[in-house]
Amino acid sequence: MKEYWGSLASVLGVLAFCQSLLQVLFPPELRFAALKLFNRIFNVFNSYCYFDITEIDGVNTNELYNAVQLYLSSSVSISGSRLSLTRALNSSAITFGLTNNDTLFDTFNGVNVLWEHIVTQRQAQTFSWRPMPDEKRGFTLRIKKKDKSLILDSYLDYIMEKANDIRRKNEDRLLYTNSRGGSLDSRGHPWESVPFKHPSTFETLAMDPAKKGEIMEDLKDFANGQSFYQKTGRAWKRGYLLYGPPGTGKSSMIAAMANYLGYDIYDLELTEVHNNSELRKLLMKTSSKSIIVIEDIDCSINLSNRKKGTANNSSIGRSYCDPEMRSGPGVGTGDEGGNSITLSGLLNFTDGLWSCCGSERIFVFTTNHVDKLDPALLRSGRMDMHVFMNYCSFPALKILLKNYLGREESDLDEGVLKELEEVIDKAEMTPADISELLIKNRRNKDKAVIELLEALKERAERKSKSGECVREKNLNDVEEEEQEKRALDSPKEGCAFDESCKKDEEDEEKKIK
Ligand SMILES: Nc1ncnc2c1ncn2[C@@H]1O[C@H](COP(=O)(O)OP(=O)(O)OP(=O)(O)O)[C@@H](O)[C@H]1O
Ligand SMILES: [Mg+2]
Repeated sequence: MKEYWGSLASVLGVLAFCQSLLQVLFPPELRFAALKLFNRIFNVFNSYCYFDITEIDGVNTNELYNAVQLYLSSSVSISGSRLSLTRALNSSAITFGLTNNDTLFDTFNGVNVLWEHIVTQRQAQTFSWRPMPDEKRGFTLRIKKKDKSLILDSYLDYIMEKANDIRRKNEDRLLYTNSRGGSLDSRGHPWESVPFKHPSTFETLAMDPAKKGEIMEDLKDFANGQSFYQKTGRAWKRGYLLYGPPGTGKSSMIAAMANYLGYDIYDLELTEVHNNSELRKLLMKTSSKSIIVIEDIDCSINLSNRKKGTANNSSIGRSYCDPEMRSGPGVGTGDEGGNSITLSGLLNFTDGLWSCCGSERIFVFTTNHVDKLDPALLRSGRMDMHVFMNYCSFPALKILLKNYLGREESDLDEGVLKELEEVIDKAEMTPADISELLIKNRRNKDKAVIELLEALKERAERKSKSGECVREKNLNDVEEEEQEKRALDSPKEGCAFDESCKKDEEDEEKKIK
């Protein structure tokens, strides 16, 4: 053993001696040139090329580093025994990554590449306004020289895209609102956000399964349709109009859409937007893969009215649906002096050139009164899908019974089921009303079903009675109208009327004279 240490010491001594001899014999310039030459020769014979992706590029964080880290964390073939675990802010998932000098093979388009994570200690800190981390971290990508041009660009694009997907999947959805009324936050952002935790999904949504399936298909096609939209020269966006009585699930449907696609929601409060240019700015600050929602579009905005209202208060209370208002000078031309929001501004927002800044966005408008909407908003190509959210139907009821009481169709008494089916359409009850009833009695499931049936029957009866009254009233009205018409059309009576009018006029003229 002693001999071994002795010989090692002598070898090291010889090496140190050679090094100092080289330093004496060759000046630094010569050594540097020799090293350069050696590197060149090495590169000529080396069949690989290397790319360094450092964590910090100058003073900025390198987005590509984070993307590579996230992308590699999704790889199942990490062989290292030590992995780093991270959980980002707003995230409900944990990601893992490579630790120091760990390596990982990856394959892209049939080409093998090697990733190495390199961590070194940062040398003595130079002065910087921004504190630098103690460690210098980076990835080195090794690719065969012949494959370099084949994959480099597309591979890096692929990594960025994949990382964004993982980030979106890991992060909770965000719900944005512009309720600050146009003021900006410290970063100049007009939107405020909170984590979006709405539990509504397409499974919990009570509606006709065929219609639901159609909407889900449409959303999937949209999300996967980048190349289709590019090929057809259309902006990558889609418009949904959800209409129907209150409590039929319009807002729940929006939440289900966001959860299904993993998109954020921008809840646009139009009453807080002062003019068209503000609307445009809000649009520009929305991210792609998002749903932009305007709820109760018929009530949330009095388009040209707002402009007229400032000049003449008598017009307050009239909506943009009023044809007179629509054809007014302020509508349809664009900014209109820049101090009001107009129908054309809104249409530009959803449909015009500005709507394409960013991509992959869904616009959803909701209303309880589709008949009040301007035809310009409804014309084809503007709102691609018109979805009528109706009162609870029998298939929708079955979904509610399953979700709230855990009762499948087969668990229910056949007679009760039949009665429910007969009465549900006549009762015209909303899913919101039905779910309230089911929640109230959810501990006693049989009682819940019986009470629901009774409530539906009672309601159906009331509806049919009120329907009869309305029908009777309508008949009376029609009869009265016809009588009036007959009275007006009758020549004799008409003459008498004309004569008496003439007489009155003559008397009036005499008085004046
Ligand atoms: N189709 C549905 N499926 C499941 N739950 C529903 C449905 N419709 C309504 N609900 C229940 O009723 C509540 C109210 O529904 P929601 O807010 O979605 O109705 P809405 O159509 O948006 O009403 P409004 O027109 O008043 O905005 C929801 O929280 C949900 O629990
Ligand atoms: Mg709603």
